Amino acid sequence: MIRFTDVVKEYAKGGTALTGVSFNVAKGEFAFLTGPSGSGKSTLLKLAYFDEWPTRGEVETCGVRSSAAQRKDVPFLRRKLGIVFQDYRLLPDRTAEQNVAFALEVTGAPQDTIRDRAVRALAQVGLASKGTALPQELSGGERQRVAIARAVVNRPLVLLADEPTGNLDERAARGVLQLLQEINAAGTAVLMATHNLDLVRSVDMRVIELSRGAIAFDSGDGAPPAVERTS
Ligand SMILES: Nc1ncnc2c1ncn2[C@@H]1O[C@H](COP(=O)(O)OP(=O)(O)OP(=O)(O)O)[C@@H](O)[C@H]1O
Repeated sequence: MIRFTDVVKEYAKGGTALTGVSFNVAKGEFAFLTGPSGSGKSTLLKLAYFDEWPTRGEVETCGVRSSAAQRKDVPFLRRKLGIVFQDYRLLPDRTAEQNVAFALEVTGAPQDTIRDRAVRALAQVGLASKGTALPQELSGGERQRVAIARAVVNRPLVLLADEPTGNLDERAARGVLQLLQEINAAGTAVLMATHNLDLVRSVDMRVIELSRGAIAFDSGDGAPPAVERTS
């Protein structure tokens, strides 16, 4: 579902963010992406959803290859992907239900199915009673659940999450992780960047650890993750 082959990313102003990264996240797999600040986690995710292009090497996500894809192909790819960010990125003047519905409207889903699908997606994330709430009327954990509902309402093959629990307390963070695991169990591959090593240790999932733009450990590759070795 996500394949990086010898990926190097150099920013015009910022030097080398990734120095030669190779890994593969298979269909239906769950993997954490860890590493210190500046190690390249967000860059890796941006490459995976084609917000950035590799300087060298190849990225393939949901069958779309960086060597073949152009900017105009990105909206097509994004329909197969869900993306969740630390700061939720909800539309502030729309209700929870309208935020989720918007993701369906932009893909041209049949109008008569949109409301029903948005309502079901909100129920799936435990927010059936909050459909008419505006983002400002929701807690951080609830906002992130709306963002997750929006990301999965199109039934994506892959869900990319960049620090989805970064603004949440421990309890809300655990709830979000559990939700992402449920989504994964239903067949969506999940790649989740996080600083929260307690959260990573709380479940037995693959860990890909970046250090200075390179993969330091990949527990899916037979090596023990550093978070286990140092605990
Ligand atoms: N748009 C950009 N232009 C120039 N340099 C950038 C850009 N984005 C990131 N970088 C640089 O690339 C490196 C990796 O940054 P990145 O944001 O991917 O790390 P990160 O692991 O996600 O960090 P954090 O955990 O703090 O979010 C850093 O040195 C950063 O300064």
